[in-house]
Amino acid sequence: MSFDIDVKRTVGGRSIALSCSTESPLVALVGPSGVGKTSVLDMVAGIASPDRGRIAVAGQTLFDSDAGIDIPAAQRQAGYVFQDRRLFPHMRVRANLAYGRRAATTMNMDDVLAFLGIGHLLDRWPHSLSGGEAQRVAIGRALLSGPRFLLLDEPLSSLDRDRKADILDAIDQIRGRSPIPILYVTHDIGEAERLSALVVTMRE
Ligand SMILES: Nc1ncnc2c1ncn2[C@@H]1O[C@H](COP(=O)(O)OP(=O)(O)OP(=O)(O)O)[C@@H](O)[C@H]1O
Repeated sequence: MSFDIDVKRTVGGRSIALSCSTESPLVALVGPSGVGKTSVLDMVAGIASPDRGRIAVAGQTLFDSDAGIDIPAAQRQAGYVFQDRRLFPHMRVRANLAYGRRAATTMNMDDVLAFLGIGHLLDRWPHSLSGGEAQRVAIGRALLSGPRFLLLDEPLSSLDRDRKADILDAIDQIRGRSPIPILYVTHDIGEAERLSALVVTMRE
């Protein structure tokens, strides 16, 4: 099972729930704004706790309220690419990529630089990057951290059509090189279809 998730959480008076058990290595989470997609990624990453439920990824239980299991975020080894990218502004791209890097990853630095096309950006500061460049650096940093799974929160938001195509190609490349499960939040069902993802719809 790549993702086995059954969680409930109330945030700001709103009830967020998701139930999804699948073998699919790529799951696209879709649904209206505010339904709780980012909250689900936060729960899988371990930076928010469900009120109750169970989360297992790639066969490992990360959270189980009945069994009293709640693996700390740092031990879950999520490669999380946030909606707002969140590069460290005081570090050049090289240092951003090196942050949290683990030696034993399926992809080394040269691999990641080449297939994401970011080698020429190493000495740049985050504020000087375009949206698409910053997004590719954020994805590269997540990959180099040796993740057991990837959480991508609307990685194509605010990019133009060409840059969107670049990032979709990059995600295809990741899937070809590394078998880790990917949970991908999007508003655009067309993106999910382009990636042949299993689509899971969250409803209010
Ligand atoms: N810290 C918080 N305090 C109060 N309410 C919050 C907080 N964080 C999120 N919420 C609320 O929880 C709900 C789910 O938010 P979330 O960001 O998970 O939704 P989303 O589906 O990812 O939305 P979008 O598609 O707009 O990014 C929203 O109603 C939001 O206002």
